[in-house]
Amino acid sequence: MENYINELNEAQKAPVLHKDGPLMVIAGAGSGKTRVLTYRIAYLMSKGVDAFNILSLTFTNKAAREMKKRISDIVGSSEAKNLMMGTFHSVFAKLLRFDGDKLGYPSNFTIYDTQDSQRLLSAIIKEMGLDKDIYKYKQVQNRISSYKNSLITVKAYYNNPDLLEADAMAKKPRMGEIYQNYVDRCFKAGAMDFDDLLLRTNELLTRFPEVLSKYQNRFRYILVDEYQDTNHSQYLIVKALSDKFQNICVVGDDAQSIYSFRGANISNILNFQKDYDNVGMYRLEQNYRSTRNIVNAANSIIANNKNQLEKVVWTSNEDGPMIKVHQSPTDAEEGRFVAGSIFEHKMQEQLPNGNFAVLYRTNSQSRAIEDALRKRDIPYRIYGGLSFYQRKEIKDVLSYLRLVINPKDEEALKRIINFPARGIGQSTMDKLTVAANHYNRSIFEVIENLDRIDLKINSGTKRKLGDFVTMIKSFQIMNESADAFVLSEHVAKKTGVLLEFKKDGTPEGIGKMENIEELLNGIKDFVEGQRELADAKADIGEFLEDVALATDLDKDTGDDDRVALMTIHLAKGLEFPYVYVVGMEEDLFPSAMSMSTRNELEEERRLFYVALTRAEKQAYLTFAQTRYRWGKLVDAEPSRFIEEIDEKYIENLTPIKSHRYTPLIDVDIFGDMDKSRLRQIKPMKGTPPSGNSPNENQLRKLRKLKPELGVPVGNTNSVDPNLSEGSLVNHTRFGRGQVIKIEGVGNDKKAEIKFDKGDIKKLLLRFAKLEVL
Ligand SMILES: Nc1ncnc2c1ncn2[C@@H]1O[C@H](COP(=O)(O)OP(=O)(O)OP(=O)(O)O)[C@@H](O)[C@H]1O
Ligand SMILES: [Mg+2]
Repeated sequence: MENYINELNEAQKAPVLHKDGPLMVIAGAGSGKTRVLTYRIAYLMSKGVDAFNILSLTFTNKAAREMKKRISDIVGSSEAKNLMMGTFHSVFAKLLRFDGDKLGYPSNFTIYDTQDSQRLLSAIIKEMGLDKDIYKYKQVQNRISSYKNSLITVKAYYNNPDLLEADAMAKKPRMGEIYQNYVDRCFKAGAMDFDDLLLRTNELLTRFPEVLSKYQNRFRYILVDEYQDTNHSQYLIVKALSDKFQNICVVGDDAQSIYSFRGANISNILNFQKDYDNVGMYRLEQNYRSTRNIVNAANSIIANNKNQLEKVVWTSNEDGPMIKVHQSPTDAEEGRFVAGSIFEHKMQEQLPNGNFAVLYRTNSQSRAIEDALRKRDIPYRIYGGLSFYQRKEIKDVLSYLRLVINPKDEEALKRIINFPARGIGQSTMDKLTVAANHYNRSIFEVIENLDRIDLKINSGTKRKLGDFVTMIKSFQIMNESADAFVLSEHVAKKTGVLLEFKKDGTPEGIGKMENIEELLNGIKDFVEGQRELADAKADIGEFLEDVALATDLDKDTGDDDRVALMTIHLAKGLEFPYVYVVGMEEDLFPSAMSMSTRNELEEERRLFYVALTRAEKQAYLTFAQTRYRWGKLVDAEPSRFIEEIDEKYIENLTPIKSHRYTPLIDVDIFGDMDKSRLRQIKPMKGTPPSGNSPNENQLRKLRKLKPELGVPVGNTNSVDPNLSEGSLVNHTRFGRGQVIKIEGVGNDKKAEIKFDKGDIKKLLLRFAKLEVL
């Protein structure tokens, strides 16, 4: 078992074997920080530390699962099972289920996701009669979120003249009231939003010393990954919990701090040595993830930032190919280039889709990439954006289930009380809401007591409301004995939600029905998973918690092989052999919204550093000369970040001679092609956009005239027509060979060739550089 220690280099061993007490590992990307954390946990356990006494906080639940799996391999799964590992939110949600009652929350509290919070705020703004163009609910939500993450309660808000003045200046003098109403309504609904999970944990630990002491004694060893991105609220929790034993191990990289817009505070890293005594400080310098060209290019970028800790990152990996830069006339062409390039790599090197990731600055960029991948039949998965669980039909079913668990859940109730339609209109809902606010009760409770209040609701509607309550109660009774799957299936049918979409009959409706089936499948999996762990009934409440806190990466079961599409923010900590960073354009990346101060620009640069360092073997940077943004075609300039990379590590793929026809010819990216057609150019700032390359309209015309030109393919190979089974050929890289088989047509025509050197390879003819002998 001790062997696993030898899977570490000397610099990594030191923090893994560090004795008790605080320690911090600050190191660049890919140097093994996460590995150190994982192995340290295994090491602690092998030295007799009880898994129950270890708490590990990660950036995604997926990362936690992977770490747990590795630890299981080392120390055995029965022990590893008892480790508390997960994101801050998921770990502290569990803790609040136990002790939240001290703050007045039911143990079955609902977790409001961002959408729920925004809907509630929007309702409050409306009820208060405020101008929704001034009090924009998304902005209001952001502000409240940042207050909470800085531990500014409503009371603290009113005591802070700066905040009051800032909101008054921003013509939002009633922010405080909105904040108060929002907090009250969440509380009354037995709900916590994401920020509450941290804020209330802090409150619990400060107000109840016995609770603090309980968890201090339980979590004797605390380990935090991606420490550079913890916010103030998270920082305080970690500080409080580790205060007694001081066995705190944090790992991070200031150069990868990319969440300051959500309150992440890099000073948490910088102050660590002040916060604890006798801090063990460790540095890792060797990168194991990426080729030398990638590591060096990344170093050359981050060197442009002024505010950073001194750090060395080197690798003994091979040089690898250059960072490839590609320019397209339009975003659609950029998508086609990326899809084409992935296709070629897959064909030539027989790689699975999971080896590829396309990273972008904003979610909306995914569309062009998706279109192109679909045309090539390359399966992909988008992470982020509107998640599965936020789709309307899924949220409808989940809302019924949420009500079963917590009938006070106002957002759930409002969603489905009249879906499917049962004649309970908006005016009835308005009356119920007013009454609920007046009596300080939930809407559900008001409905339960309709007979006792005079609400001017006619008897027909009263009966319908009564039926609704009876239905939910019948589900609650069923929930006492049935497992989560049986209950959910019953709910989906009995409420009429499934039927509603079935009746609809449109492809859209059918799609929604299928999504609900998919949800039920998911619940079934969950039930079976729970059964393997314990005999206990798989509880729907637990499933709902998983769903509410699932980061998008968590749904990735790894079962199916797909290209990953995600924002750079989400890609933190991950690695892929091939990475395409798309939309490398000024105003997009760096984002136009983040260029007004040096700090903002430096954060964008760190984001770029994160993007590039996800790549193991090969990185592509692509940009378009024109792009559709907000429905308009705009000209774009190459990102300054491309220029910042040391030229030595860059190869420009944009062929100069055929500039005019760039969109029609994909450049060979395997170097088989005649190099004289390429010129190493560094993209110039201010290159006149699409100067002599065709715009979308011209392209469309061209395609009409000559349809085969419009297909985004590589160079049509001139030898192709002469090739037949038995032909003798010469390949620039593989040498002489004989064609044994030809299959496919058009762009997909492939030849199986037995080369004299002994290999048999299947090559895509339009890319293969073959000479017929
Ligand atoms: N000593 C080692 N020997 C072999 N492979 C290693 C070693 N250390 C780390 N690796 C591998 O290098 C890769 C990067 O490691 P890891 O993800 O732990 O780095 P990191 O510092 O956490 O990166 P990031 O900053 O991106 O989060 C992983 O694939 C890991 O398994
Ligand atoms: Mg890591």
